[in-house]
Amino acid sequence: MSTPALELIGLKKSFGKAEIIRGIDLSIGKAERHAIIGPNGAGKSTLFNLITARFAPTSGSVKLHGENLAGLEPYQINRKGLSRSFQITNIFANMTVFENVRCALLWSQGYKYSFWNLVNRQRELTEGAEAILDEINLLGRRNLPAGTLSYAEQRALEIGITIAGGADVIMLDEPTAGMSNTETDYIMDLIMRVTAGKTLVMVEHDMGVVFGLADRISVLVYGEILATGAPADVRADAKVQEAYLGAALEAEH
Ligand SMILES: Nc1ncnc2c1ncn2[C@@H]1O[C@H](COP(=O)(O)OP(=O)(O)OP(=O)(O)O)[C@@H](O)[C@H]1O
Repeated sequence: MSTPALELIGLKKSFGKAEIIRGIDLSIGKAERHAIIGPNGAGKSTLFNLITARFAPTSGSVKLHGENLAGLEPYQINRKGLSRSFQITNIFANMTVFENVRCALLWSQGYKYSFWNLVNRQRELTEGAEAILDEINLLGRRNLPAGTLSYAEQRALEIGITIAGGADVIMLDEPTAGMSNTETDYIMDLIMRVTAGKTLVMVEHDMGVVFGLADRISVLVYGEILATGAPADVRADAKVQEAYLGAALEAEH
């Protein structure tokens, strides 16, 4: 079997005496779209922050393409090919849409402080930023201050920023939160396109998005994975129905 894109091994996290992540083992394959779902407070954001090294685990480990990430800083993990979005919009409102993407490209390539690299790479950066803007349907908005975009467009821009460095593992935290049905469809389509051939790990509350996008789903309840599997299997799982999905699916209608 080929090395998984992401592997969580015996992962635990406590805050003080409270054990929030209580021993998670999970393998996510290359090019798999994986959704993490579960009730409020189950530990989804904490798990996300453990994978991306914003939090250090209390015990256990995270491997990216077989490499243990222990001790690495978030930016180092980013350069190894894992990129995440944030629940809170993470764009520079006064900079143009184009500059936001260009900045993300620069940052991801580590040219931040090198003047000569900047000079030599101008064209490459401009073309790279334009290609991303095209992918996220924002080429026509390139010269607008990012803060003037609609909410859904800002979330699309954020996805553009997340994919800018060419990472092959993309983590999205509630990408459709607060959106109308039309906006949700728009972002779902965009996610499908920009993550084609990449590994996607997504925390999402909207069951339409989860069941529409994911190849596999993990249900997190009280810091543990209750079930992992294909959408149809997870949907049919009696434990999942009881603990979460029955209520979550009802809430959709
Ligand atoms: N830095 C922290 N310090 C102490 N407790 C924390 C910290 N971060 C999260 N928690 C606690 O961990 C538990 C899980 O929180 P988390 O945000 O990971 O859940 P979640 O599944 O993402 O919830 P939601 O769906 O509401 O976003 C909660 O009880 C929360 O209060």
